[in-house]
Amino acid sequence: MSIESVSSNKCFGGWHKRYAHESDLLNCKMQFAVYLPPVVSEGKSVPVVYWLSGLTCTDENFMQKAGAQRIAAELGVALVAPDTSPRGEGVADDENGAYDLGLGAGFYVNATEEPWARHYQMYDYIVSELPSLIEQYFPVTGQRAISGHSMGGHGALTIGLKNPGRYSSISAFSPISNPVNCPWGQKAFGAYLGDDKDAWQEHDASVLMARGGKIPVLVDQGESDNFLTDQLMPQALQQAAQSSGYPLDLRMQPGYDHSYFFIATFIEEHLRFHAEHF
Ligand SMILES: N[C@@H](CCC(=O)N[C@@H](CSC=O)C(=O)NCC(=O)O)C(=O)O
Repeated sequence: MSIESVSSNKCFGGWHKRYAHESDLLNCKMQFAVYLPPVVSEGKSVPVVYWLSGLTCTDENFMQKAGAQRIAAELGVALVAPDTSPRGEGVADDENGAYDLGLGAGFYVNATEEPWARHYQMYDYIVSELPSLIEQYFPVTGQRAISGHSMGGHGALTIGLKNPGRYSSISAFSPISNPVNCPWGQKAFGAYLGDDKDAWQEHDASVLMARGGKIPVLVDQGESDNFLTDQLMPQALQQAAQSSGYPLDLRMQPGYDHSYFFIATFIEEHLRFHAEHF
């Protein structure tokens, strides 16, 4: 596997870089962004926080809007932001161009249904292909944490909970907490995974958390989020944690909405949380 440099910008003494590569799993060309803190220039290897973005995003939203680089530079942590779906000509999209299915809406699952299955293998891309590339080409220690927002919060929670040996901590902003019971999740899982509801359960953070576990999880949720009641359902995650005794720290944040202004407010606390657990 090879990677091709797209851009490079110095930032807080470190480097924000974008790369393109041919993905064997997704059968298309992908882009990702990486922030390398200043200590990398001194020859040190660093742990990685993987960030999964939400609906409509690319690798750029988080890197441009969250303001995470300053604290990552201080902590000596790399940030990696992948795209949210396969891309390019020939990659299936929603026939009406909807924002919540197809391009920009891969939901971090491996599609089994047509016309999605050939390209929409985002679960395996995040769990295996992308970390393999990162660990081949960048000075990283192999320590990993995972975080994300909304659809990406769902991805961070489900991927982290399903792979306890791969991540030392998990965090999420405004995650889709119970996708089997909300319109975004039902639409995407129905399309990508078909009618087999048992398969859906394996990608639902509340179902997985009810089974127990011990990787530390931090979730922030804005109380003024437009999607709170109909789509995000953090109460399901809280109930699941209570039933299994899971160490979930769910913080309801008064006045905050679903935007990157909310993420920018609390990203420092999330990165410090991950740094404590590496
Ligand atoms: N009007 C919005 C609708 C989609 C949206 O809110 N996207 C969020 C994630 S929602 C759940 O996954 C987002 O992160 N948008 C990008 C951004 O930079 O804010 C829209 O069209 O963006």
